[in-house]
Amino acid sequence: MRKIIKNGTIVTAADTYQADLLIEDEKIAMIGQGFDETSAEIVDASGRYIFPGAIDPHTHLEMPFGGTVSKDDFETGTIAAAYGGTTTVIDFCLTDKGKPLQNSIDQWHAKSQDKSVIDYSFHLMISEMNERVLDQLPSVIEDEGITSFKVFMAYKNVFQSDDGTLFKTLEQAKNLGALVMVHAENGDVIDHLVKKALDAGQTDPIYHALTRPPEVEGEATNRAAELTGLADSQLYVVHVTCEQAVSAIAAARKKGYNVIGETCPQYLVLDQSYLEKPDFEGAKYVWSPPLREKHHQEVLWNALKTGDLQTLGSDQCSFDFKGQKDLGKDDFTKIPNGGPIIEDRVSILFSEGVKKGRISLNEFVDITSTKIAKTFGLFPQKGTISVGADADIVIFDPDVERTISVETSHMAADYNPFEGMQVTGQTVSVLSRGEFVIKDQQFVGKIGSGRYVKRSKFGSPTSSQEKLYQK
Ligand SMILES: NC(=O)NCCC(=O)O
Ligand SMILES: [Zn+2]
Ligand SMILES: [Zn+2]
Repeated sequence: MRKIIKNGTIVTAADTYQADLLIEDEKIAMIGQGFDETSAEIVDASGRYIFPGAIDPHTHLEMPFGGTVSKDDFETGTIAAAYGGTTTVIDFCLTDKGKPLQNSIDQWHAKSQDKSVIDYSFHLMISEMNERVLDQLPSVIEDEGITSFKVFMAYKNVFQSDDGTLFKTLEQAKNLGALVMVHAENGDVIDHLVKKALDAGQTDPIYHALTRPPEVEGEATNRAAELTGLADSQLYVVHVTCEQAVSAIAAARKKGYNVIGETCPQYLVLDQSYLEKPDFEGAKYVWSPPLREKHHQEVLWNALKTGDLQTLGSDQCSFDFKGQKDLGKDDFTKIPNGGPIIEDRVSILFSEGVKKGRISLNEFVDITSTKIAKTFGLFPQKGTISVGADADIVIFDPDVERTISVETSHMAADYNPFEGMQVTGQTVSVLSRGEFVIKDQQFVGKIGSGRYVKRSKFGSPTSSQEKLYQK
């Protein structure tokens, strides 16, 4: 059915203006005024902002990790994402050394296709780079539309790759038109510091942070950036947390290297002291890289403002406190790493960023949607409000004051790391390709209605919008 969203203020990465939106056949058909209202559903957005649907470039839904599986799957995770104003997620597909990449991709399709309520895509983990893997990459890119590869520089004996693998991946990505993503921490040094801590009987959650100091993130970020310059390739550094890593990215960008940085809301508003909460509550805040001392937060905010960091991901990887986080009750290395963030990512950036004057409204849209769409080959189908784009729309009330709580969250985990935080602004309604998923703060979507999105190559304009969807 045609829909007309009236009287709202449209906000894109470039402009803020009053206009109505006509939605037809999943797309934004017209932007203007005075549309024929016959047989159209009229949606009044007076006093509200209309944003392009936010895109979360960093999720781990139903991911096996740390001896368990992350709690939110593609159903609960994408419902929560939609409540928070996100209309597309890009999830990390894990791979196994020596096994066909397509097996892993098929596994990820199987767990998402009948569950996701919003559109979704995958990044692919690279754990080895050899002739066998090389032979498979063209089909990963051309057939699956997966144009971003993830290399872990940490999690020794689990996901960690060596520098040779990273460098070869950077070389191949340049040839193939893919973007290399890195989890940048020095896994070997962390492994050594962890062993020393355990030998000294230091088993509490805070030692998770103390054995992964900012220097190991800064060093790995610098190493990855230099290897990118050497390969003349392209790099996206996920979950940047600290001054050392921001400096490495800024220096690389100054040299003209194609290096992009992402941070996450948890690093902008929470700090290392949370890991010292009594009764093992610090485990709720164990993720990698860890929360930092407070002074790093202003560095991250400033980098979002200056453009040394370009995007905000959630790094959603939720675990229950009871039954999952407590696997590490006697040993912090056994606490599953990650937290429930997907629902609050956009609100926190709006409230702490726009409302507190740290970033502009247009920068907020750029950081949560447009820049992500451009970086990951989704633009202009997604990431903006323009004629012909998918009608992925967020209707947002900028004035509502509320308190974040697990009681009102839609994520599956049994706690919310932002519990008690006051925020201003609330997603009211969300449309995915023209259909309401959230209407007046109620879920009205259909389980499995989200579509897998094939993405275009790094740096190339989208040639055909239709091509992006799976047949
Ligand atoms: N970040 C985290 O602790 N868990 C998810 C996996 C990763 O991104 O490293
Ligand atoms: Zn990571
Ligand atoms: Zn992650």
